Amino acid sequence: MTIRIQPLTADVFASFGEVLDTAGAPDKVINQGLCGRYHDRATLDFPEGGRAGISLFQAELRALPYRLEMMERHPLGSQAFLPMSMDGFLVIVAPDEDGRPGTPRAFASRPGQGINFHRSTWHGVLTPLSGSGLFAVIDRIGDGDNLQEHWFKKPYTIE
Ligand SMILES: NC(=O)N[C@@H](O)C(=O)O
Ligand code: NI
Repeated sequence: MTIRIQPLTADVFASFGEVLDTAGAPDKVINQGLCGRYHDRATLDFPEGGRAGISLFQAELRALPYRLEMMERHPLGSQAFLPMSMDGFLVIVAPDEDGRPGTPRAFASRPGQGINFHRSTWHGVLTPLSGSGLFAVIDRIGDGDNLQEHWFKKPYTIE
C-alpha cells in the first residue's frame, strides 16, 4: 500500500504530538528585545519516573519512495526530534489499533520545524531526507522498557 506524504501542520499532527516552529509572533520577547521566545511549546511526559535527556542523533539520509517496514512507540515517555540543520524531514505516525499501528500517515516538515511525539505514539524512526542528518532528540532516560516495535508483514511505500 502506498502512503502519500502530506505537509506537516499543527492541526493534522495534534493527536500524535506537537509541531515546534516559529509561526506567528513569539510568546515573549527577551534579551533586550533581540530574541523571540516561543515558550513551552511541547509537553515532555515521563509519568513513570525517569528524566528528560538530550541526545544527538546523526542519522543516515533516506530517499523517497521510502519503504516503511517497522513502526515503534515509547510507552514510558514522549520523544522530540529537533533538526540541527535547516532541512525538512519525514515524519510518519499511526493511530493505535488494539496495540498495533493502524494505517500510517506521512508528513513532510518544513525547514526549521521540529516535532514532539506524545508518549506511546506509533512513529517511524528518525528519517532525514536532506541536509546533515543531525538532530537533537529529547526523550526519557531511565529504567524500564521504553521501546515497542511493530514489524509489518507487508511494508508500506511512502512517497
Ligand atoms: N531508538 C531510538 O533511540 N530512536 C527511535 O526512538 C527513533 O524514534 O528514531
Ligand atoms: Ni522513537
